[in-house]
Amino acid sequence: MQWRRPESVGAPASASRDARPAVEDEALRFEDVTFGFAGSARPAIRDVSFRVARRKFVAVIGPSGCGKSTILNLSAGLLSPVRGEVYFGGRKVEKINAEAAYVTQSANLLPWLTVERNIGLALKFRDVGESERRERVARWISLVGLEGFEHHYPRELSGGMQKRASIARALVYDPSIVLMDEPFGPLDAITRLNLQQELLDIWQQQSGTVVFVTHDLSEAICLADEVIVMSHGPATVRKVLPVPIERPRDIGAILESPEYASIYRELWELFHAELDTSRKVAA
Ligand SMILES: Nc1ncnc2c1ncn2[C@@H]1O[C@H](COP(=O)(O)OP(=O)(O)OP(=O)(O)O)[C@@H](O)[C@H]1O
Repeated sequence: MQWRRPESVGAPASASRDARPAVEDEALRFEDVTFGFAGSARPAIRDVSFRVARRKFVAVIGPSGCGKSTILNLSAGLLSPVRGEVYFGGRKVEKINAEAAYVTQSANLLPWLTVERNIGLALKFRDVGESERRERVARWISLVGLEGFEHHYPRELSGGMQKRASIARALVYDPSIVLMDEPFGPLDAITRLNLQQELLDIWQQQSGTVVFVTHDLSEAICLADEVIVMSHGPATVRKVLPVPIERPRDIGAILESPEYASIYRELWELFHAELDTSRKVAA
């Protein structure tokens, strides 16, 4: 199992080079990455540098359109930088990063396959034998609380259940890193809180590397070990804020804690400053 307890801390590449984790402890690194879409006058992200240590849960927040999804797409190897480099596990990302699982806003389950088959698909592609496949799929169905729905089709599930299935599908093959792009964005507040706690519980058991894009400051604090705050677009890294809240975490307890209030205030001040700047730029 690749998912284990977190040990080392990631740091922005622009921070002290001495604090840099050894390459074997490093999951993802952006070195002065600039990317622009063809035909766009300005880049989507500019000179972005940061580092994510293995087994860390890192949230990325920033104003809408600043380039957060672009960062995930570069990490997954779906896009290539115009300038700078993206490294995964110390190796330059030059093609699709097969070690990364991607959970997008929409569940994207295949409508013609049952929950069980949707979750097992990645294992089948990786030639995992049938008995191991069954055992791993059953384990993940249980972990995400979908027992009894194995043979249901996506259209027979609620939005939250579809999201659980998509998370199980992403994690079932032990990816080295999970990229999550506002995975709980379209859900109602209660389902969202439940899934955040479930993700925390699963991650606390498995502890892999997660890069989690969100607009929600509270979600970022509750889930992450550190929060990368992006500037308005074209994004650069404004600050990397550590979240020194002990694990295991309980979201209800975190929301009432003084640490949460203080981190929220700091994050809000940074975020608000970026929103103000972005409004002035747009005016
Ligand atoms: N396929 C595309 N072609 C051209 N421009 C694009 C494309 N996709 C995104 N962009 C532009 O690149 C910039 C960054 O987009 P991106 O989706 O990465 O931002 P984001 O921070 O994830 O946004 P949001 O928070 O609203 O989801 C935006 O200005 C967007 O308009």
